[in-house]
Amino acid sequence: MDLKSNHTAPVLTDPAPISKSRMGVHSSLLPYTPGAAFSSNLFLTIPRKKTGVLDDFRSSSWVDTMKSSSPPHKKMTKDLSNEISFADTDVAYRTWTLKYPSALTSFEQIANFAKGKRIALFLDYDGTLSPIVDNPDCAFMSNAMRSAVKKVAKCFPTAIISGRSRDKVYEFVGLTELYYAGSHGMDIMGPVRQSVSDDQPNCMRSADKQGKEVNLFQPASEFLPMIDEVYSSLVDSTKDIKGAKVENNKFCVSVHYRNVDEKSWKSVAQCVYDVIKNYPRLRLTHGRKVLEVRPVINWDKGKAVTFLLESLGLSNCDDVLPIYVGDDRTDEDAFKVLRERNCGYGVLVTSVPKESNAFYSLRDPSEVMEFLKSLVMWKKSSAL
Ligand SMILES: O=P(O)(O)OC[C@H]1O[C@H](O[C@H]2O[C@H](CO)[C@@H](O)[C@H](O)[C@H]2O)[C@H](O)[C@@H](O)[C@@H]1O
Repeated sequence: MDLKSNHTAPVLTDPAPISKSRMGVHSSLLPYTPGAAFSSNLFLTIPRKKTGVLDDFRSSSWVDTMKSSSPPHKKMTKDLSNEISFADTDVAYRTWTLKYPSALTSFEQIANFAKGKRIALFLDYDGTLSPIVDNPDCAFMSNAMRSAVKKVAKCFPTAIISGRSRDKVYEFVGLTELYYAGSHGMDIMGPVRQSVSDDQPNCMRSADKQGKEVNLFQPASEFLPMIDEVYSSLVDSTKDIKGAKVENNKFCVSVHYRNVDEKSWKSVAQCVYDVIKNYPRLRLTHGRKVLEVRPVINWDKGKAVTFLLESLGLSNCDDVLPIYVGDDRTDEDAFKVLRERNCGYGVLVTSVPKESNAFYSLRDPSEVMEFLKSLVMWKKSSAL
């Protein structure tokens, strides 16, 4: 299967480089070598372009990226010019799907590739299983989606890989049939597999909420006190910006500006910059109307997928088909890993055209649900 045929260079990738070695988890956890130095005007000149991107926030790049970080909400008004622009948008979207075909309309093709293979399913949470909402604490998934995820997890090994803390995403999903990775893959609760834990200094035996023995892998555990400190500083420094919200995701911190007036976005950027400039071992990434502060370690959702495949005993490409469904920039790391392994599919959830490392697309969480149901139906019919 040649997964490289329909794309050229990716655009939305996170800057962290991805090792091409097959597993290499242990050796890829390269410690960050601090390279921060203060220039004479007391602005940090931090060579974090590749590993973390801490541009001077006064350059327009921060705020520009903040502006383009989430597709605009569609407002259903009746005026004619809007109808025309909807039509244009729809044409643009349909043209885009020539490059990123719908995973629903291409389901037969996916099923053909999956014949004789074991599917491993990876799902992002926000924007994939639950719709994007203004209040991050209220990003609930519907019961229908929960039931679809439960059913699909009974058919295939399934993991959720989220930027949220693992506890928070478990609270939202509430299913015991899955594996959970929080903090963009920096907190993985996976199955016990001796070969993996022996190899990993940050891997330990633990028990899940049901008391079942599991492997807990936390490659950024040493950052916990630093993240707590940064969380408190950011809560304090953003407290006067109306609508700003800081979320502690255990190994990373999210600073939300979805509900902040656009005129104050620069102030949000300033607060984040002022805090993290003092932490050369932290980096900044952009999500959907959110600035995310996280450790500079060579670990991301892509590495988490590789780790989980290994933990599940599914790292052999010949008879395994990993499928990763996600909507965010951080999911691009996982799409890229599947693309580089030439094994498995990334499915990008988006209602607007975007460059991606994914192979297929779905418009929104309701299409994700249909896709999950189709996988279950296919599995059941192929078992007959
Ligand atoms: O990896 P994910 O599961 O997609 O998590 C990424 C971030 O998702 C959440 O924020 C996003 O969704 C919120 C609820 O819909 C929305 O209000 C916010 O604007 C989005 O950025 C979550 O709150 C973050 O902590 C995650 O990092």
